[in-house]
Amino acid sequence: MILDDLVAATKRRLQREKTIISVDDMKAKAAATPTKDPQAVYDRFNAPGIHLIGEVKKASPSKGLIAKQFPYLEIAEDYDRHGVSAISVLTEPDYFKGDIHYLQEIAANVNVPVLRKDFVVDPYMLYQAKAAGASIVLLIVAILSDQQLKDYFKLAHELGLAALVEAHDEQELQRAVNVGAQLIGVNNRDLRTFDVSLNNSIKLRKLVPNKIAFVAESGIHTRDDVKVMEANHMNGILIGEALMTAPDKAEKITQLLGV
Ligand SMILES: O=P(O)(O)OC[C@@H](O)[C@@H](O)c1c[nH]c2ccccc12
Repeated sequence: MILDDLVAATKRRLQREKTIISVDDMKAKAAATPTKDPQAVYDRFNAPGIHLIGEVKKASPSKGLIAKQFPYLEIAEDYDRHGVSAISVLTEPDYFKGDIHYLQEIAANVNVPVLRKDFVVDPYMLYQAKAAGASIVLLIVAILSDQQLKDYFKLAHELGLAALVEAHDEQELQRAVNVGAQLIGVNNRDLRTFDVSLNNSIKLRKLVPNKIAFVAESGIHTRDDVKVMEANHMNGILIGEALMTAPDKAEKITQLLGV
């Protein structure tokens, strides 16, 4: 199963990374980075309207290479100038061709909050995220125990990072709510099978009180898709492929948001 492979690869990568920058040194780097206010992120998504998270993603296990040309900083700056509410940056190197340094550069150059999109399985990754200038981290319920979810959620807030807690089904959603998530993402793509259905986020949105911000993730391509998401009370939409493959990002964002 791909998720197991991703987790295994991430753990191997962390072992290497910790020999380059020790846990204590990474903690110190994080502590030396200005602390942000997670509530500001939550408020942003709770403001009226639908908020777009534009994703910077070179490749994925389901689509292979998405962007042959990958001027990540230009792409992020383009998103930033044209009305995204946050920018998601893939930092997973083996399957998504991401890099934490992309995030670092992007975070230093845009105004909107930046999300670290990775497979968080170790607190070290939260210190790294903070040190790189992220404002939000993704916590994927499917790869965490309840204890880990609780610990990482708490640590994220202690570091000033908001948490986007990702669920895929009803049971995972319940675990996200139980931990106290204020920003929940529901992936329309099943990370086990890669099947995509917009109905997944629509169905699960109904089970979460409207005061908890809810982001529909994956498989959103057109203005009509966005209208359906709006009609179903999504606070946010996370879009990668449709933006990464659009030659004119500004035009695509304008189209998607209908502005
Ligand atoms: O490219 P898409 O279909 O617009 O999807 C973006 C985003 O939702 C997807 O990249 C994603 C959602 N959850 C994830 C977890 C890990 C890696 C990637 C993801």
